[in-house]
Amino acid sequence: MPTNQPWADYQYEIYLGGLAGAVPRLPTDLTRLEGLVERRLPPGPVGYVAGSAGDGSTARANRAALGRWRIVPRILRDVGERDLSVEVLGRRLPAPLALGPVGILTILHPGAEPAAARAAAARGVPYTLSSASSTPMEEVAEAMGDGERWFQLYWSRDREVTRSFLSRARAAGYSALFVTLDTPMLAWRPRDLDQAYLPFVHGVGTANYFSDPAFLAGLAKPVAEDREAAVRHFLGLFSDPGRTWPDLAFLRENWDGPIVLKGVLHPDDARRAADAGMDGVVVSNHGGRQVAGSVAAADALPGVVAAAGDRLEVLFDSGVRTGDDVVKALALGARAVLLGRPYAYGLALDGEAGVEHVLRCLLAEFDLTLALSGHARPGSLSPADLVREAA
Ligand SMILES: Cc1cc2nc3c(=O)[nH]c(=O)nc-3n(C[C@H](O)[C@H](O)[C@H](O)COP(=O)(O)O)c2cc1C
Ligand SMILES: O=C(O)C(=O)c1ccccc1
Repeated sequence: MPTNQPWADYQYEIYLGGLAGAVPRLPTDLTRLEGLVERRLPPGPVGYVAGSAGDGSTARANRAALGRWRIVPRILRDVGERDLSVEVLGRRLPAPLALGPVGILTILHPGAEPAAARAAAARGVPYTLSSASSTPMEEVAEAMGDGERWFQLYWSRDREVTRSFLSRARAAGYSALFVTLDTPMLAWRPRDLDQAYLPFVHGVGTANYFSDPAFLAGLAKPVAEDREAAVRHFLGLFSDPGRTWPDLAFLRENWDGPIVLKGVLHPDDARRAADAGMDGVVVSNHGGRQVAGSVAAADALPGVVAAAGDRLEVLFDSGVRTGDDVVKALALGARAVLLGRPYAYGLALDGEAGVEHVLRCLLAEFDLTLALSGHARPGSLSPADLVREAA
């Protein structure tokens, strides 16, 4: 069914391809990507990306919580012309979606972060670069041209390294800062532990550090001469579990753009974020990779949205796989969602083209689900569009 909507046109493009006998290289049901990655990638990287904390139940709970909400479609409301755009952190985005920070992409595909960033830029979708990327932030910025980019901070024990990261990120055109606060240390992750697999130990995911003057100043010898010492130094200053609320003043002083706290699940933490002058929060349990047994992200969303009021923008991640997941998160009050594992899987399976496929599928499915539910804009969604499935 042809439409004049740029997002849903992927649907038509795929069907037209069928005339020439072509089918998509990857599944269009993005929940199927994980199974493919499990079969095709080496066990270390697969365990790292697909694995979670503890017995994995939190990652499953994220999916189940989204699944318990059901959309109640409305009919006979003009949905012929849709506008998916939303205002996020002072910018107009073409759709309520961004790629979230996923570190160390080189273990999944040699194209790594530049490939993912280019795919995002090609679709006008913001890309969030992890502090723990396998490519220096300046190189990623260059790969994506004018594309909207955000920088995710792992808040180092070393103030000078943090200060340096912030000034480099600003100079390289990253417009917003996402400070991840649910990972002051890595959780107990049995899939990685059972394989004794941690990418850092092999010196990947350290590109921003090994290219940083403040970091390098702390080394006795150049990285090339003593890589092991450099990795040890990195592991020692990577994060700081001693940080508390007053420390946020340091970030405010050293970053003049929007600041978003990632990993907020409690309404009181949202209120404190607003009191501290933050601009937004990401409701997230890190895809179930941090607190085993954590509340599902979607179950925490309404409480945080209520606490945020109009003082904070609320973004959402953890468990988003389909267009209807995006509709549900927006109906529950999120301004936009961050995509995590699905784009990493797309990259692992087909590089930059795989990330573009994932983005196009998700956006097309979102557009169609929104329209078929009776909405022409994300802003008209509300909790009244959902019902909770009976237990
Ligand atoms: C392999 C992997 C690496 C990640 N690295 C980071 C990171 O460097 N910084 C960060 O804030 N979040 C990181 N995350 C968490 C994501 O940003 C996001 O919160 C999570 O993937 C959402 O859950 P989902 O993938 O199940 O949707 C990572 C997630 C995965 C799967
Ligand atoms: O693995 C993760 O979930 C993660 O956030 C991370 C932490 C340190 C480095 C790279 C990624």
